[in-house]
Amino acid sequence: MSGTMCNLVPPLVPVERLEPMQMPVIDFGKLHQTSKSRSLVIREIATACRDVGCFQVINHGIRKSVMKGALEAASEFFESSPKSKAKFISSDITRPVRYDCSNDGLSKSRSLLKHYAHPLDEWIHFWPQEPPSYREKMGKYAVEIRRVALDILDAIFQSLGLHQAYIREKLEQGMQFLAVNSYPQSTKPGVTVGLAPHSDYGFITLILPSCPGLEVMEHHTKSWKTVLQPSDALHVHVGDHLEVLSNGIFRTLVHRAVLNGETSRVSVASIHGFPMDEKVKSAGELLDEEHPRLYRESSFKDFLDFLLSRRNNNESYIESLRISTI
Ligand SMILES: O=C(O)CCC(=O)C(=O)O
Ligand SMILES: [Fe+2]
Repeated sequence: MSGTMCNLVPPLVPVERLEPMQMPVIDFGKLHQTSKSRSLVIREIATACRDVGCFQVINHGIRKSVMKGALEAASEFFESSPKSKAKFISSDITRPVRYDCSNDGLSKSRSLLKHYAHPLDEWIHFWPQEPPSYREKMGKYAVEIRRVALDILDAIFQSLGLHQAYIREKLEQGMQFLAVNSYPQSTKPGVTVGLAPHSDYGFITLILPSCPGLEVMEHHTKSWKTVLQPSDALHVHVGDHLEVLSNGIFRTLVHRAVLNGETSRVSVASIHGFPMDEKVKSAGELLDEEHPRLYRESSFKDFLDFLLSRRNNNESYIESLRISTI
């Protein structure tokens, strides 16, 4: 009897053996071929954003040497002397360039170098100079990843039938951050979370990792899946402000990073949004009597204020923006 009972208990799946996410792969080269292939790619991107919340992009045109350069610059920064990193140390989240190796809140076992990246001329002088190639390598990557991000956003907004010129203009002036992350090699058996579950504030985030470690929460099962990413592909996911702008057609993707048992890991996340004070609101074109506004408007500045005022409250930013419809 007890044996039968035991068989009814679902087997515990070790966390490190999570299933991989079934990831849509977008061939970006086709976005600029014919208008027919462009329409198909736009539809694929929209379906991925709606159903999965993330996808991978191949043939994006960023040279391998530029991607490799960004990862090298990241690793070498974290390996540089404590003295050269010390001048960037700050837990003040409003600083445009900061290095934070405190492990609390979101960061469980991660060091973070975060810096603004657009307009590059305005910010690059504040970036690290150690390693000496940091600015050149990361700067090249920042410019190229932004071009891909803006093309993806154009496609997403086109799929929603939104007024392109206004959005394009706001994006041209918009924020770009690079979150350069470093995770140690895991020394414990089982899974150690490096970066706790969260969603990103912007429209989209593009991630370049040195090895696996990113996990995403699947929308329909609410279960964690691993992200398997070929080295020349970019991972893209939906952020909070795209959920707001699309009035919930696309939903922000909860994700986390876990430590790797074989090696330390670095990743470069590029986050894209409107300018600091520009409010993002659900697009008027998507609203009618049957589709009322579901989110309050907010800017990046509001997001920072939210984080600063959030002490001891687990509510996420997107939850704080949702308008109750009952
Ligand atoms: O390291 C990763 O793959 C995820 C990084 C991330 O989620 C972030 O920087 O917001
Ligand atoms: Fe993130």
